[in-house]
Amino acid sequence: MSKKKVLAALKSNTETAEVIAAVEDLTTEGISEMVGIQRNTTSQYLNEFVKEGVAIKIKSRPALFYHADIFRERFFEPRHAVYESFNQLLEEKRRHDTKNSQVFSSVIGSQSSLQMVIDQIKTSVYYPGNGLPMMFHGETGVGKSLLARRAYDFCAEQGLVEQGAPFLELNCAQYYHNEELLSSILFGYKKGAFTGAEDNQIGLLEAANQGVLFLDECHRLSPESQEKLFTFIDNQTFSRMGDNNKLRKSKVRLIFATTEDIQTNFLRTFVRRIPITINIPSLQERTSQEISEYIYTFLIQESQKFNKEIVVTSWVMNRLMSLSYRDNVGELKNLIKVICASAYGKQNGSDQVLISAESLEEGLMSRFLSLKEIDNLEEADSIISPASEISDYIRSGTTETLMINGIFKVFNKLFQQYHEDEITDDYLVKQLAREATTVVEMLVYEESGEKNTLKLLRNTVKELVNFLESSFFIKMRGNSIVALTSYLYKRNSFVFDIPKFESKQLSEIKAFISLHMLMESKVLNALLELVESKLDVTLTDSEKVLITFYLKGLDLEVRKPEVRGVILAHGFSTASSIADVVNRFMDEPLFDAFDMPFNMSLEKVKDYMNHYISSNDCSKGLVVLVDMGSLMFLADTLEQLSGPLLIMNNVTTQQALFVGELLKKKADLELIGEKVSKSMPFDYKVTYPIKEKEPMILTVCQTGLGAAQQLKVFLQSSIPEETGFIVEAIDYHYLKKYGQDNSLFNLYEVQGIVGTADPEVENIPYVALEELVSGQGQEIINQIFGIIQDEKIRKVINDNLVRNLSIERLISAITILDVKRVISYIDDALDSFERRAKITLSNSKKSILYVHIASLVERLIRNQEVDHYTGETQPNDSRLRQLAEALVGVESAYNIVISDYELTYLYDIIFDC
Ligand SMILES: Nc1ncnc2c1ncn2[C@@H]1O[C@H](COP(=O)(O)OP(=O)(O)OP(=O)(O)O)[C@@H](O)[C@H]1O
Repeated sequence: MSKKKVLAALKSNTETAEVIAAVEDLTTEGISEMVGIQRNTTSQYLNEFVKEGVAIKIKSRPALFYHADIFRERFFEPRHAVYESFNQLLEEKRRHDTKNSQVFSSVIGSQSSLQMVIDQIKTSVYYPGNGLPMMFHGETGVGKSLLARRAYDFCAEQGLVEQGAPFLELNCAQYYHNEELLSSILFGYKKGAFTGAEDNQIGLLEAANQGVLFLDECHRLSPESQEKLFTFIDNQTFSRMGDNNKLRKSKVRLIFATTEDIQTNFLRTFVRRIPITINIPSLQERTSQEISEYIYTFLIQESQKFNKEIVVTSWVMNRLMSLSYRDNVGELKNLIKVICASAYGKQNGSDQVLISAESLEEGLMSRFLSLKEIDNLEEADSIISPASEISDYIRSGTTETLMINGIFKVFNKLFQQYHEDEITDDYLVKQLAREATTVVEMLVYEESGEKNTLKLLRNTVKELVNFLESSFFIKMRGNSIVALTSYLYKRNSFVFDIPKFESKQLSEIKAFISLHMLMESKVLNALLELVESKLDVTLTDSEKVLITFYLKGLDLEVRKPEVRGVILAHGFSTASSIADVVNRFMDEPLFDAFDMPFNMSLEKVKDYMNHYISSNDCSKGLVVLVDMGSLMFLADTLEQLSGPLLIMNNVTTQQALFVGELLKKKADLELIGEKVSKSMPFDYKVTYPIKEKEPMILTVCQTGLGAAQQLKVFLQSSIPEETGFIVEAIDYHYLKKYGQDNSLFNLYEVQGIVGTADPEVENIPYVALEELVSGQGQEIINQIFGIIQDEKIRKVINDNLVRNLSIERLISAITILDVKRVISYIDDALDSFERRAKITLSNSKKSILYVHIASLVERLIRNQEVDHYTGETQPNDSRLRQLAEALVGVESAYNIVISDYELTYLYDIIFDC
């Protein structure tokens, strides 16, 4: 009882402590007095709490105690349970606070387009040991040098290098024509190493010891210098020129920068040593908000220089915003300097510097005039004074940002309640799904004016969603497409800042999702994969959480193949309202609705229904209730029908309720028609599919739908149209789980599955993609295209496949990897294996291995490891070891670990087990 009192006091005192400070309330004395329990007993309890992890202790004099959870919540995550001094705790706090460091805040774009860049920098410098060498890649003037300097400042601020540690910079291009000089500057030299080397001289590598060395334009490094540098990266040793026998050591963090293509301008061995390439976007890729931030920042700097107000007319400002800057930020900055300097020179005596069309130099004027049509961004002149701040010009904290921040807070709160068992998982899912739906849909309504890019984006998303609906057998509400599009558009235009979950919490939420919302997360991953490949949008993990809950709110629901109902009626929402009433009343989603505009043509209605049938499983039957007799024509025109169809006209709510009731009872369609028309005056018609099922090949890919879709394109272009074969891509995991239990198998005669992994569908032959390029093609073609009688056509298919499926094309179809790069690593690995195992692999075997290893690398990068082995062989140990050794290069190049399962799998391929 008294222990509880001490705990309660500790908790409330930690809650009320204003800041982390040595206050009486947190000492044994203070707490003992507060709860009226002897000092000794209080001290004993407090120390027990520390052992149990409930409290943290600071061994100051007197000792202080905090309630651990409250401390964590209010201040930061403490790394220890006991601190030797108050200073130790404060030091940790300082480090924590500076994690959200100010160093990058002056870098424009740090909260938007450079956010990822800055995250990457932080990740590299924090890497245990001495950080990871990083390579900035980007056009001239994008800010590489600035970021290198900031990376150093960050290291110093975070205590990763000492205050005052060296930051040295070398522009390798300056010494391009004098390799020897460059090398001597970098590594130093020994007296007499070359003519003119009169003394021993240390190089930059030594001079930068304990600090940072930034090598700009590093593509100008000679191959020898690159070799010396990669030895240095490997073991921190190097030797001065002319002093090769003496190895020297230095501890330097290396930052490289280049404007050139990394794969083609460096030794491969060198590039491998630099695991982090940081791509810095060009000015053209930044948002207009960011560009205006640059402009105003540079104008403020100029105004401070002259100590005068600068007035920029809207005509000039709009053009500054719209010009294209080949040399990026650097050019923009210079241009502003030049414009200001020239205006200042002309108007020296006045209080203000006016920048207008008249004040521009002639050369500039023609550049400005070349922009004839531009959107009017600014309407009024801008006045910039030395005391101006960027926030005077740039809005921040948009409504969208506030909304998004709000929902992240709700997530945090509800998950905390969940962990404390205050709410159930069901309640959590429901609440968060509702919140996520509200926020994502609110973003739509915030949209003003329809932009073309948005329209385009929406069409693409719509296409992707249609594709997903038929691949996963789900249904997404129409407005979800609008909402998702708007979200993707706005997040990519940096309309709102996207908060992030803290990493521990993120992994907890992800674990929760994989347990409770697997379906939604699968659909989202598939959608994103397609979105990424088509639209170049990449969501953060935290956003994925938000959108997964949004999808949950949509109630995607996998529909079992039951008889389905559709209501077709003219009017803004007639069909939807009837369907809504019936579905609610029957407590089951029996009817889908299609609200048709009054002027909709019969042809369009037919298209809609055909699409509906192809994306929903209607094999058990379909009931269509229409509002006009003329629509009864549908009965004879729906092409893809796979089950019986009942059409009734003059739909009313009452009729739909009656039909719904019978559907619920699983009544036969003929019976439904008969019964309903007996008691109500409606026409009805039942038809049955007459079409023969067309043959189909399915494509699958373990790494995702995008790859399967690519494969589909390849196959489709290899199969002559007259064969009537249809190729369809389908989600691998879905197929593996549901097998033949989906509508494609009802609608088509599936002849075979081609892909990168066998989904094991009973009675359907599977062909591994690698086999198609292995030279044993004809045999396989005969197997899956057996129904084609004409041998010549089968041969054409084989020839087409051989022509279309080159290894490069295959790899680029099934992976995101850089094809040339992955092939060269695989080349090395196979060579090395042949040498070690003293065997020669046949060409066909090699082609199988190229494709297999490439998709293996991709799977591992995406963390989709195969974790069980179903083969029966016991591989020869030494060969397996040789194989593992041969693959080390691939592992280190892609930072992956190839498991024993995967190795055994490869072994089976090599030795035909
Ligand atoms: N994000 C930014 N915020 C503020 N200033 C920037 C930013 N990016 C670049 N600048 C400024 O633009 C100018 C050019 O940047 P910087 O020299 O870093 O580019 P760079 O990529 O190293 O160019 P180069 O390839 O020519 O060496 C510098 O004056 C820099 O301070």
